[in-house]
Amino acid sequence: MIVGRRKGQKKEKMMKKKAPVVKNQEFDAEVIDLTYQGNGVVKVDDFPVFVTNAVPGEKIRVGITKVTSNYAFGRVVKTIESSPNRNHEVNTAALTTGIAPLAHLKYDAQLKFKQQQIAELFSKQHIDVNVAPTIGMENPTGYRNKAQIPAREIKGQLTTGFFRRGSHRLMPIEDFYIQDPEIDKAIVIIRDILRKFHVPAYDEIHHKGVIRNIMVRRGYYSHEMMVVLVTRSKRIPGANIIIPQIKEVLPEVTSIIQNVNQDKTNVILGDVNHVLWGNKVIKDTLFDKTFAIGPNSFYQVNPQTTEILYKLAADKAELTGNETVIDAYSGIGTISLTIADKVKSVLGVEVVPGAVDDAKRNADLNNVHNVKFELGKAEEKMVAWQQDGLKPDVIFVDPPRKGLTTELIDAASAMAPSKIVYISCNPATLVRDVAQFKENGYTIKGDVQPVDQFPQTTHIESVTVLERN
Ligand SMILES: C[S@@+](CC[C@H](N)C(=O)[O-])C[C@H]1O[C@@H](n2cnc3c(N)ncnc32)[C@H](O)[C@@H]1O
Repeated sequence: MIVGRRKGQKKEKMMKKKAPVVKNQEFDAEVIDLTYQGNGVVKVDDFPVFVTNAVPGEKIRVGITKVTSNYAFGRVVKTIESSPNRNHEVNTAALTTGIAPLAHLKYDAQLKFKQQQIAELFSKQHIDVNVAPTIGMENPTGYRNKAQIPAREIKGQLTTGFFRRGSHRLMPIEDFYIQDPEIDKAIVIIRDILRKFHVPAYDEIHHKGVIRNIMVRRGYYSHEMMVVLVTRSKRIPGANIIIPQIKEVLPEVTSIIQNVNQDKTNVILGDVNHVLWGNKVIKDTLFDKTFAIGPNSFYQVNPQTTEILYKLAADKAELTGNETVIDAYSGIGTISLTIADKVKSVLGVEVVPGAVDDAKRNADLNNVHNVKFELGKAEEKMVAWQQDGLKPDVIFVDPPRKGLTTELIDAASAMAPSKIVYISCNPATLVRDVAQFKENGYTIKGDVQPVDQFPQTTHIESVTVLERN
């Protein structure tokens, strides 16, 4: 018999677990694991402590920095025994900020960590699959073709840098380690011009000031540079003097844009752009195709590995030239256009209007006539296309980190393509979505292939092919 608790009856007091460590406590421990965020793990009676800049296998003196009821955070006070996987030439600013949270690991160990992470997630989901070794870069620094650098006032002057991990405290930085060094130089030059003309930086607390971020994008092959000044205000004081100075000192600049973002938000770009000088896009090349890229459009940040990634995805799709293809989350049309001459037709869907405009412009620019791009939410368009009776042979999906929706997966499966090529930037959502595709009658074909699009960071890109049973 189950007896309910009667009114007034005393609640049994929940026993609250007491953490076995306290703030500022120091002790020696061995690092036994690495979290997905790149922190070392040590345990005190099974209680986990996450330690920044700690490598598995190392013996360290830990200093506790924060304690919660289920876990604690710590820092390395002293390394007692180092790991052979430690990178001793680490750029400490890149570690202290969120720029490069894996930079303390040697590159080989980073690649293994990424492979193991995907394998572990599949295994937890009871999906039996082989994850191939991560394809890495020969020179895994200075690769990013885009910077979005916050500007804040420090000691009365506009300062650029990066926020310390988990905070909005700006750390002044000039060498961003993983960015194209030409972009780093441009950021310093623009910062100094803005300082010279006393343009105020954004004050996040009082929601005042002008310059929130400086975004720079540079074409890897074209060397065309776009400078975007993201402002809280509608006006940039002294713009008529500042803009000519920027283009004079930075000859690669072909586009200077003001992006207005008046919201109290962590989202960097607003919706309104004003071309202050030059073109509204820059151009760059992938394989033999030219791409126009606007300020709000997604473009892969690592142009060197992007070519590897796209080639791999196209090869794994085993295209014959006769396929009708859907490119869901098509961005500026990079995947659609790079596979266009290997298939009958491609239909892309993308939610950012500027990116769809760029994709259409890019099809014209490259004289590609068998692609079509539609504006909309992939999850809604796919359902509509399925209801209209569309029967693609292959579907490519390349979603943002949150992955696919169940509606999209069901609609994609109901269209019964022979293959679904899943390009993922988040293994956790990849694994979740693959489980649903399996329930819908698809199985993984061959290996899951990680490609290191983001060296020195914890982000992981991979290609998985699903085949209809
Ligand atoms: C990882 S990017 C891939 C873009 C492109 N395939 C490429 O490689 O350049 C994801 C894209 O999905 C778009 N996006 C985000 N949510 C979307 C949605 N619900 N429906 C359609 N597109 C979406 C983003 O704007 C972005 O362009």
